Amino acid sequence: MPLDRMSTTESKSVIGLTIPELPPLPDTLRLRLGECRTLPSLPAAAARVIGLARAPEPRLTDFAAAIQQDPALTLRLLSMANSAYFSRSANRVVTCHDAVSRLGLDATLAAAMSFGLPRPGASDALDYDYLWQRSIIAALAAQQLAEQLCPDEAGQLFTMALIQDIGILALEAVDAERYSSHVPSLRDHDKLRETEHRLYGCDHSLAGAWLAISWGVPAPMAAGIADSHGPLEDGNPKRLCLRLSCRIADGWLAHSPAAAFSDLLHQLALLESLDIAMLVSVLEDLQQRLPTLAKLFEITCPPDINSTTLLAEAKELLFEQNLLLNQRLAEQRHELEALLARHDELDEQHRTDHLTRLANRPWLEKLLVQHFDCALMGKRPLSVMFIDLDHFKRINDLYGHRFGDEVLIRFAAALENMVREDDIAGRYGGEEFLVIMPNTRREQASKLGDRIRQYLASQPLAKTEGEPLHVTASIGIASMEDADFENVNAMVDAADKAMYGVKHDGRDGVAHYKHRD
Ligand SMILES: Nc1nc2c(ncn2[C@@H]2O[C@H](COP(=O)(O)OP(=O)(O)OP(=O)(O)O)[C@@H](O)[C@H]2O)c(=O)[nH]1
Repeated sequence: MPLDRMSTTESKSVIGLTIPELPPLPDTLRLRLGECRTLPSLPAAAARVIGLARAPEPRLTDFAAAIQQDPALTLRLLSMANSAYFSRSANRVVTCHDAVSRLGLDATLAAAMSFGLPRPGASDALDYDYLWQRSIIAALAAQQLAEQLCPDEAGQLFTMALIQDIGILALEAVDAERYSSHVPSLRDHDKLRETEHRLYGCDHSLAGAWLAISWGVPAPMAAGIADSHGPLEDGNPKRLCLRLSCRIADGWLAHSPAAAFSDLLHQLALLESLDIAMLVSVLEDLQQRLPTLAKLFEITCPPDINSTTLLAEAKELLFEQNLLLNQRLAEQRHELEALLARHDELDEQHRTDHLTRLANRPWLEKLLVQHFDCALMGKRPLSVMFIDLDHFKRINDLYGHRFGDEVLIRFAAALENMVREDDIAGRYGGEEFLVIMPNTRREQASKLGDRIRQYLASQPLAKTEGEPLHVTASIGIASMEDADFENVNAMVDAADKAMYGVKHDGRDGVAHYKHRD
């Protein structure tokens, strides 16, 4: 039957507006929506009904008068009012006024709006039957949830949930071929939204909100539609009811409802305002009411579900998932620990000399910079010792390089034992070693130098053909109080210089850096 529809120019002008409650549409989409001549539109009577609903105190008589101008809509409202869903008495209503009175303003509004939308079978490209099933499940679920969480909003939530996906119709009208070929499946709502974002820069919820505005739907209601895919969280019960309603619809119509609901239960576990018992009662109520509502909207009735069995299955799946998740978590923790250990190992390798296992030169230099800066700032003592084993070339030449390596390893171990806990001993290169001595003045540093000499004199570092091999060392020390060292390099050079002094004087000795002005 021909319907008197809202003109496209009307939608065009509204889509270009700025509404504070709504994010703007991406430019290209806004232009295309404005130019589109096939956007879903409303019967004029429905548009007037919406206009009346925006009045501060909408009157039943005005609603009835607006609807009466559209005989087809009037007939539909009468049949709705006389259906088992709304009729609690045997009395049949025959006037539009009585029908509106029985249905209530919200259901009247919902019926008027849905009347203008494409019916199942209107196109081959989109599965309208599925969309309608989803809409009525969401509408009923939103209403039932609201009865428990925010009863005053129940009627409005029914309407909002019913039309929350009209953006799909708008996008399909604007870009029919591309939309139907790119959109994977209406059943995978997350993927659908992802594809829409890629194609248009926003998803159908925003397009739907703007279409609703163009129909005259109040801005806060349109903003609710725009926001309907947000995360499930406590705080705003109206928002929660709407956001949850479409997920319930998705679960109901999913190929595997138990898996979909176990996923939903997982998300709901963090909410305080909802519990499983409430969800069971919402689903039970839905089960009862769906057949009548499907008949009223002239669509195939969504499949039956047994809510108690479904949720029990979903809980079991969730339990299994949790088990798997815990197992995966344990595996990941294991992997992480192995990675950390490997990291520590690499870090250790990075810092140590591979032959002697003492700190290597880069690490020594880094630590020395830190200690030097600390000593400077805190005016604290610091000494650095440079040790060069004497005639090491001779050892290599006489007994071989491998034997030389062994001597270096033994000296390093002895040195590590002789230094204090706070000192850092490292291999500077070849047969040269460096000791950083924080909080150490020259006299104390000298004592370590003497101890090293005495140790080397008393303990052979190796044996050659049964004979003990004694090694000597030339040791140079530089202390903070010896001079105003400009930087670390100047201090190491000073210790090196002192060590060369010992070499020059015949080796096997300890000397301090002497600053000459
Ligand atoms: N075995 C072994 N020898 C090394 C290593 N690094 C450096 N050398 C040797 O140490 C020797 C150092 O020789 P020189 O610099 O001439 O010094 P020196 O023979 O100790 O003589 P003075 O320092 O003057 O007492 C060289 O023969 C190097 O090959 C190492 O890792 N292992």
